[in-house]
Amino acid sequence: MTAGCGPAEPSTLLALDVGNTRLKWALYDAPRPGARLLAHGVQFLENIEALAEGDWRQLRPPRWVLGSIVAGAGVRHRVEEQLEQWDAQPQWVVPRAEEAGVVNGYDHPARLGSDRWVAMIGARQRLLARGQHRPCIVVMVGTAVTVEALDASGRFLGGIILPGHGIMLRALESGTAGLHVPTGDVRPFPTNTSDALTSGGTFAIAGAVQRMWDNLRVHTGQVPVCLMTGGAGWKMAPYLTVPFELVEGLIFDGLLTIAASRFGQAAARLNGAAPASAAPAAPRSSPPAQSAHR
Ligand SMILES: Nc1ncnc2c1ncn2[C@@H]1O[C@H](COP(=O)(O)OP(=O)(O)O)[C@@H](O)[C@H]1O
Ligand SMILES: CC(C)(COP(=O)(O)O)[C@@H](O)C(=O)NCCC(=O)O
Ligand SMILES: [K+]
Repeated sequence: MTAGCGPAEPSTLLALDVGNTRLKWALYDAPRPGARLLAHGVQFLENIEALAEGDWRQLRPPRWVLGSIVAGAGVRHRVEEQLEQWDAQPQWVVPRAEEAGVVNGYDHPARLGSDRWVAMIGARQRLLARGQHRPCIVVMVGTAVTVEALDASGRFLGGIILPGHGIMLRALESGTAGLHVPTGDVRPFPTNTSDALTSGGTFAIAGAVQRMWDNLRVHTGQVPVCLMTGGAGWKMAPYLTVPFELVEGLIFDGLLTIAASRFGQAAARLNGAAPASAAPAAPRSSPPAQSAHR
């Protein structure tokens, strides 16, 4: 429950994470870290049109809509159509040079994927809430895989993008004659084509994470924290070779942090309470089943 708020809670936030495969959404009772999760869900991009008449039909109307989107303008337009039933104008995060304690080291800050930016803000928020001032690797396993490096001061030094499991397999299938085989198992020494492909993709990702973790440890002279998130994060969990934590809703943590600075003052006025602060709070707000099917 939210403490210190008036009886009505008009300050609901609908947070959106639109990737290249799925739209993830979460409704919170307030725009701040630690807000109460009221409802959440997942929809494959091809089924976006089902949202307004489906999952969102009975939803309490959000006061604000804040999202990250890396799918194209066409998808954004389709999402915005589903949001038209409510007054709230959706705001889409565009990576800045600096936000919520994270400094963006990208050559062109706005060209960084907004999901990567928001996940780093979520990671930073999480570390600060625990008083951990350490370098951090953020791994996101979705359609693509990204591995970001942040130093202990919150500076994003840079990161890598590689294909996700599905794209790797499809690339191999389409570029060869003899690799049309069912999914296999991850084995240390694969002895059939299916296992060789499945293990190859998994080790490619695990190896990339190890390499970035090494790069950051050498660069900073400190042992990095590694946070992993994304729909297929659980598939990688058994195979990472560095110490890590699987965190379901890093993007939602980041969106709540950004929402606190954008809407916190207004929310406090609506609730007649002290202004919500963007200061670190215990991260209690992640949707629990983000990786579940639909
Ligand atoms: N329950 C699941 N079982 C198998 N694979 C899954 C599952 N959930 C997600 N994935 C994989 O994760 C990816 C989607 O994760 P997600 O984080 O939603 O990606 P994006 O943000 O790029 O849309 C897909 O490529 C899919 O292969
Ligand atoms: C790298 C991504 C494709 C990852 O997308 P996702 O797997 O989350 O769907 C996305 O963050 C993106 O389009 N980035 C823009 C380019 C960049 O970050 O440099
Ligand atoms: K994503």
